[in-house]
Amino acid sequence: MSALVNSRDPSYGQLERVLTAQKTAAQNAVRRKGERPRDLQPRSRCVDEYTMAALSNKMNNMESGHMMMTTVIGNPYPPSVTPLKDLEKVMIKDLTLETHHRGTYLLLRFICPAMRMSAVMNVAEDEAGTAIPFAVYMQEPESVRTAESILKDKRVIILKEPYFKLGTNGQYAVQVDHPSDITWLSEDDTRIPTKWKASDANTGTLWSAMEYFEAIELYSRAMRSSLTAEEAEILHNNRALANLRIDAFEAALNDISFVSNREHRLEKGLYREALALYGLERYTEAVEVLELLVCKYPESTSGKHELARSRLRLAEQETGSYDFKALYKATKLRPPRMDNATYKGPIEIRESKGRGRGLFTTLPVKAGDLLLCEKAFAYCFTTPQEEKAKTSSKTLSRSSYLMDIPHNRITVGTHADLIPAISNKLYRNPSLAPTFEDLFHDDYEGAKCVLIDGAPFLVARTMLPNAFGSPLTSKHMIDNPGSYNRDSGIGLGTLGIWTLASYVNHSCYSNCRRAFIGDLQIIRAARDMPADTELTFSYVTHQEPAELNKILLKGWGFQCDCIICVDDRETPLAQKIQRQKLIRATSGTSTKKKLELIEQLNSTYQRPSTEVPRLQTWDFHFSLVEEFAERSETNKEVIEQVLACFESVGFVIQGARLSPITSSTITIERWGLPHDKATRAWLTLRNVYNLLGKHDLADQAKEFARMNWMLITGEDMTFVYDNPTRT
Ligand SMILES: C[S@@+](CC[C@H](N)C(=O)[O-])C[C@H]1O[C@@H](n2cnc3c(N)ncnc32)[C@H](O)[C@@H]1O
Repeated sequence: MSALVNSRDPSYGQLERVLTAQKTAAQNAVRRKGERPRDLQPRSRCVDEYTMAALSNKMNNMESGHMMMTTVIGNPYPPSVTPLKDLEKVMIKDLTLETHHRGTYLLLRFICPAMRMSAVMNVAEDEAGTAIPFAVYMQEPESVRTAESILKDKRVIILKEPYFKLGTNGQYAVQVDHPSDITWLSEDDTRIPTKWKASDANTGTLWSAMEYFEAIELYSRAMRSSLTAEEAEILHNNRALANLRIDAFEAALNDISFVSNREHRLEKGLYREALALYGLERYTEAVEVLELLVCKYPESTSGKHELARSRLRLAEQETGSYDFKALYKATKLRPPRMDNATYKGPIEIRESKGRGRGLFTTLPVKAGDLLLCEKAFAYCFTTPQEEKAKTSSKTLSRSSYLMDIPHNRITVGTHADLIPAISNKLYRNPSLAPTFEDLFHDDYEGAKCVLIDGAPFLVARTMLPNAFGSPLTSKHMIDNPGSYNRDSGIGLGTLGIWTLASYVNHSCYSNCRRAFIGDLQIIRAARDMPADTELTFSYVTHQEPAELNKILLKGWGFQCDCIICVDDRETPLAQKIQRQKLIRATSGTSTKKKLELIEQLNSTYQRPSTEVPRLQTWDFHFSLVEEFAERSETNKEVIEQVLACFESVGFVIQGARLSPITSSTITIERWGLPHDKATRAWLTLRNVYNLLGKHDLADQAKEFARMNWMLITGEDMTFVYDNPTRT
């Protein structure tokens, strides 16, 4: 799942210093809590300092070509839920430090060009002309909405129950962690003092400039004038389109329902209603609306196109059949968000003893069966290394780190973008809130507040244990191993939330496997399983059990109790040291010596590998497979070593050996751990059988190879079996 930063990360030292500075600042701030500062800067000085900071931010980014985004989460607090009419206006000079000013509000106007750091920033003034730095978190990335369009110069807002903060650099600022605490005043709002009224509002160009947020505001303003029913319908349909463009699907549906009877809606209304339903993944309803549209307006080509698209989604949802060729093609999109539906196979959420809830099979399943193909609920993509290298040097690269002060941990990835992405999605589509809110959130009770307003802190708390890191595609990771490096975090910056996959609990001895194609997560059974089996996969890629458990404890608050971890805890330290020594000794030695070393290595394990898989020994057996395969007279040894690979990870395979009696069927009596290199191992076996004329066995080995490829990439369309040079 998402990656914690470890001491091998090249930025670790710098990040630790930032985390320490943040912690010290938080402690200093606590000491001054409740104090009303007497040294607020004069307006002009405040503006000058902000302008200098904005310039230096820009210069730093330009010089290094790299932007390091750090998002800090402190102790969560709930958003303001008091109606504005019950709040009393205060001025900036009345604010006290580190205080949530419950029961009050500020009327503010921005007075500089906005800038984006971890937050969107500006300087705000009140009616008395007192100015203060202002920061709002949880906003869309710059590519979706510019800082300037959020905290636009001269824009007026009401900030409910403001939070006045002492920053890391000792500067005072008003900080907004819940965007819903802000009431954005449109230019004709009567609450704007006359002296702040803008005189040069230009409304004509906004729509063509695709400023959807402002277009929505303009349409809303126009709706307040007296209109005929026909004009009002047109305005509502137009605002629905602007809402669709910012993914506010529920607001779009509200606009469309201005004409309450669907039968009476205009073509545009029906079309936009269907798009909104599609955006909410309500494909059955989208199909219903589009069937009505094409019946009422048979000449509508876009209606017919959308109907076909929605029917495809419905089929995916119901049958789990996907066009993988089209999926790979779509991964060229940036971000690679797939236009596909989620398929939920024979699985359901149930209680899992000692682990909260988990995902269970409802029917017997076979190895390779598709259990879930889930579209991301939220997804933030990081460009793969080799693509970054190709882009112009003028483009800023970006690393995002999340500093979790209460838990004293740093996480790498696109959290800085994922938190606002989730927050905004929920804010704009509240009906989706329960899906996210129900996810695991530990002892953190505040998650319920998500329902009120998509509160970001609460989102961050729920997001952290549930976010998955993902490659562009799992196949891309196999084909470009250099682009993904767990130690440096390279290539692992893409993060997403998959709300069903999130219910899968961890086990090192996993029974299913996840793969990714863009923002689709594909989970397949890694063994035959009866109904009512709990699905598990590993949250962390291969590590020594002790190291892995440290990560699990820090990131997810539990220790794994699978047989691999239990066995490791029971193994005496001296034996583990001996094991490591032997593992190191095996590289670069002769075949004969390797065989001896492997025998010694195996004697350091207390339980048989069929009971406790030995991931560390796979590679040594596999290196022998390759050495023997080069000498074609050693077919028997190749078969033995391939089988030793599988046995080392827990498989019990019958009928694969050629003596004493040659069988015609390979049976997997017990499934072990899925392994990335297992495809190649099965194909090596297939080649040997073919050389020996055992074509029945060869076909079966090829079939197991296909199955493994499907597990690790999610599909078998790209399975290549003629020249098994790859995994
Ligand atoms: C992503 S959630 C998994 C779903 C979660 N069990 C639920 O009830 O929603 C991760 C959390 O599940 C629990 N968990 C997962 N695997 C576990 C395991 N093997 N043993 C104990 N707890 C586990 C931990 O509390 C962990 O922080």
